[in-house]
Amino acid sequence: MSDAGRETVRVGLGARAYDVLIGPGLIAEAGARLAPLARSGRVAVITDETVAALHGEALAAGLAAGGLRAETLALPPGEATKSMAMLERCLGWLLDLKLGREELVVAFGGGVIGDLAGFAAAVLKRGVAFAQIPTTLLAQVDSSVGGKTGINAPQGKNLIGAFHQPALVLADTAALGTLDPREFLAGYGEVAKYGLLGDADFFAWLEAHGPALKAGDMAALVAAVARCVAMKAEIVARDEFETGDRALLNLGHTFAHALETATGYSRRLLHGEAVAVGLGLAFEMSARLGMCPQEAPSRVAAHLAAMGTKARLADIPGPLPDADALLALMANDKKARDGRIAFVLADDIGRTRVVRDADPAMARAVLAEALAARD
Ligand SMILES: NC(=O)c1ccc[n+]([C@@H]2O[C@H](COP(=O)([O-])OP(=O)(O)OC[C@H]3O[C@@H](n4cnc5c(N)ncnc54)[C@H](O)[C@@H]3O)[C@@H](O)[C@H]2O)c1
Ligand SMILES: O=C(O)C(=O)C[C@@H](O)[C@H](O)[C@H](O)COP(=O)(O)O
Ligand SMILES: [Zn+2]
Repeated sequence: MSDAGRETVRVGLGARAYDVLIGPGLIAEAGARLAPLARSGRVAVITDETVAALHGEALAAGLAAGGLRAETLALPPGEATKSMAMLERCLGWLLDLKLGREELVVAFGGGVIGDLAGFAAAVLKRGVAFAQIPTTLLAQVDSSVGGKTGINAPQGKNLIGAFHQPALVLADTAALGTLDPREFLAGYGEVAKYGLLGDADFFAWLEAHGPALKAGDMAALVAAVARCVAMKAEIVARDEFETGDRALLNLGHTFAHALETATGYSRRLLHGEAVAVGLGLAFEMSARLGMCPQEAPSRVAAHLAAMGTKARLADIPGPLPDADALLALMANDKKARDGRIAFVLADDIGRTRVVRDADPAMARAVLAEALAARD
């Protein structure tokens, strides 16, 4: 196994520390990499039908090459799969397999599969180990790392879940080659988030190298995934359970989750697209509050538009609730305390903080204006 052209990021969580391996060709090595974690020689792979069709054979061969036998459950693709019904299906399947605590669940797919399979692993027999093999840009830069697992509820996004860290993450960047361009650009919303939340130089790098990423330049992809994962690992290591700084990873998400709930967790708006829209709204709100210069939201909007991702309320097809109804959905956010919404706001590009006393009327005004611009 050669690690040339690859990066490894360690998530430093003491007894639960783990590596995130990033680079092309890791699916072919999955068996050798996972064997030390799967003592029985058997792994339970949870995936979706699209990923299974495109990459299932490669994973089966990779696992077999390392002496591992795979049982596989392929679920329907899409956000609707992060549901109670699908959780029940996963748990029933794992129980029927008689999966023991010394065995391993493998989440093979995007963030939907990672969040769902990770949650199933968290609650099965009060917790079995799991590994992430993320296959979308979004999952490689963000959702496969950090241990947030869960499902959506009609009341709000990710409202049912658990913290459960993976034992290993294998981010095979070559798998991104089959990604639909819309899904790639949605994942880019989370990539941009990392520059905006804490690394202005990385955001400037993205402005220069975004087109290369979009064109599939492997060295640029490995560099971008590694930078995002390193930032996330550093934040998670100091605040695993989001009592403080981890909330910075939620930049754009207070708006994004309300919009995802309002659009019914459907393909009208993908999570990463909602994040891109939310980034614009959070920066606009910050500028209106006098926290950051007006050039900052303009620069964010210009870059996301240049990349071609959905980044404005006007880009979301179909009807949306009014600003008051969106604000009511935002109040369900897990960061809220005593009924007050917590906002992640920006002092500038690359400098953000959690603000607990921002006037929600400003969020309402920003939303109302953006909604009016759709007409
Ligand atoms: N746990 C976390 O920290 C965290 C972080 C960010 C996002 N999330 C969650 O992640 C989810 C979104 O993840 P996502 O954007 O990966 O969506 P997804 O899992 O729905 O994947 C997007 C689509 O891409 C397809 N796909 C996956 N890999 C592919 C490949 N290599 N080639 C072709 N098609 C492929 C899937 O079948 C699916 O249709 C949301 O539910 C979001 O809340 C969680
Ligand atoms: O890992 C985190 O912490 C994040 O906030 C990453 C987000 O990109 C991700 O969408 C996460 O699932 C949101 O968490 P939530 O607690 O707001 O549901
Ligand atoms: Zn997110």
